[in-house]
Amino acid sequence: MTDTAIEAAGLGRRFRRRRGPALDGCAFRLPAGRVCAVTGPNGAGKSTLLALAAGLLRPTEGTITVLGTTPAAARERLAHVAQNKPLHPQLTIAGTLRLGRDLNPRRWDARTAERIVAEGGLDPDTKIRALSGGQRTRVALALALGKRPELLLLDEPMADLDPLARHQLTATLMADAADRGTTVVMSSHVVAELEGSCDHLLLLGSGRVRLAGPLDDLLAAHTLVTGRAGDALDPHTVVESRTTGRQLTALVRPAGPLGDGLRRDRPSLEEVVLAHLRSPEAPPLLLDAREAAV
Ligand SMILES: Nc1ncnc2c1ncn2[C@@H]1O[C@H](COP(=O)(O)OP(=O)(O)OP(=O)(O)O)[C@@H](O)[C@H]1O
Repeated sequence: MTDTAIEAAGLGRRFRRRRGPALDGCAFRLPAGRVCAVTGPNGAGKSTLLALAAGLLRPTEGTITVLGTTPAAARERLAHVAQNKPLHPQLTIAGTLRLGRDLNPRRWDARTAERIVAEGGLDPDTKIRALSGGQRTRVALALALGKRPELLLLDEPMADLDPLARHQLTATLMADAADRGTTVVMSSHVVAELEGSCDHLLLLGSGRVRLAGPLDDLLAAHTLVTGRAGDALDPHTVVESRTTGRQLTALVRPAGPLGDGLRRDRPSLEEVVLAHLRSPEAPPLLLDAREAAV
């Protein structure tokens, strides 16, 4: 058993009909047993990264190691729920779960899969093609968790769920991760929701890693400062600064004690992520979890 769920080094992926790389020079290490959020703007490379980890795509540069081996060799031990939730439309829900059992005879957890379906009030005899988008998501998650994966890769899993289903399925995912030590990697645009459910973050922008590391350490590395226009922010790393009238507000990574005239606040995850999205030129912060844990 490895303590690393995913490790990428110089990871890149190009597509034939795309000018620049979709992913470029990505390097990060995600420890096992974490719940990791992958976020970033549209087209940042989130789905590409998850597909590379799932072994559905191959890197064109660099390497990606999953559960200590290649994604192809780890396929039995991982589950991937793609953004479009591919399921067989002509099968019933019960038939879909039977297929899950037949494809994963040694690992299948029928109780968990059936419970997730039942919690959504779904009749197992309903055909997949008759389900709404959110109901289909529930079946896709039941299928993925029924596989008892060591690594669960979820591409925007909550996007089409109503708030109650979102809340309940997030709780199910977190409980599963806590009970079994499953590593969960999920992409999402809803940053505010990630703060309560994730303990690790990967922020991608234009195919590159902008922020990577344990959530608490990333938050602790940033400070929101308020001061007077013209206040010097040297020698700190300024992620974003704005002047409104006579007031200066900035998100900085302090390089030492901050000046006396500046008010300091701890930023929320959303404030840190939004500041980085608005300032694509801000230097990346990649905290190797191995070092951060010491
Ligand atoms: N099969 C493909 N052929 C050509 N270009 C592709 C292909 N798949 C992805 N891309 C391009 O790679 C880039 C990254 O796409 P990707 O789907 O990984 O982004 P994303 O971060 O998941 O975006 P979103 O938030 O919109 O889902 C985009 O510019 C996209 O157009």
